[in-house]
Amino acid sequence: MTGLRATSLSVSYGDLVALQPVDLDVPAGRFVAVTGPSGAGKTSLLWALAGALRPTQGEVRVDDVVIGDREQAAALGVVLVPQGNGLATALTAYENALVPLLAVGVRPAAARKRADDALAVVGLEESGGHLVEELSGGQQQRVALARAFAAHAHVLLADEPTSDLDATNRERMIAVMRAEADRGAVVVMSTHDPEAAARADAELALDQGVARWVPKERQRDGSHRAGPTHC
Ligand SMILES: Nc1ncnc2c1ncn2[C@@H]1O[C@H](COP(=O)(O)OP(=O)(O)OP(=O)(O)O)[C@@H](O)[C@H]1O
Repeated sequence: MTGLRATSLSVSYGDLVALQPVDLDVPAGRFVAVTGPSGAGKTSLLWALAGALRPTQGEVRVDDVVIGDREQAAALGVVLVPQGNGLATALTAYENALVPLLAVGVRPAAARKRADDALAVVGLEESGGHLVEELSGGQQQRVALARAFAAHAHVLLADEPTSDLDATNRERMIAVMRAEADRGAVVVMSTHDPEAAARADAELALDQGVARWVPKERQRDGSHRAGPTHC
């Protein structure tokens, strides 16, 4: 199977069960929204899928390879855009997109083009020379997405990537995530925004750590019911 698969994946912090065991099967080319109120377990799920958090139970596979840790997941093309962006504030927007590519051995000319293209795609081609701390919160969020788009992810996991954006930029970022899925990536985005979630192929709703697929036709009225483990 090509894509992302989680089997009986659960996350606990001590006695607190943040994510009840969940099965997921997201094929390459799909764009999934993970929704739910604050504290529902969205970040815990994304971090576990990214190999950044050791699950309490279960496993994650990328193209049938079991993920052991974040380094291995990254080597398989699993890119995480964390909440709060995770940008290097001492670097410019352009350097934030460029440096990770150079670090994994992309040739400098190709890396520069990918960084330029990614900043253009998020509408920040004029801001590449600015230090991250000189940018607004929304612009920083777009730089974090540009860095992920430049990486040409196999699996793109974005934790509330549009929370600081106006409607125009939200639409633009969602269109780029859709394009990432269309070129064959698995895209998983957590969001509080029902309009953003409605643009995905499928919605996985979390409530107190319990995950349910939301039938596509029900997404707009916000109602949930148990659904399949795949999308
Ligand atoms: N490092 C941690 N240690 C202990 N508890 C944690 C930790 N991280 C998260 N939690 C708890 O796990 C639960 C799920 O948190 P999580 O961050 O996954 O939710 P979320 O849906 O992403 O929330 P938000 O929308 O506010 O980001 C919450 O009850 C939270 O307090």
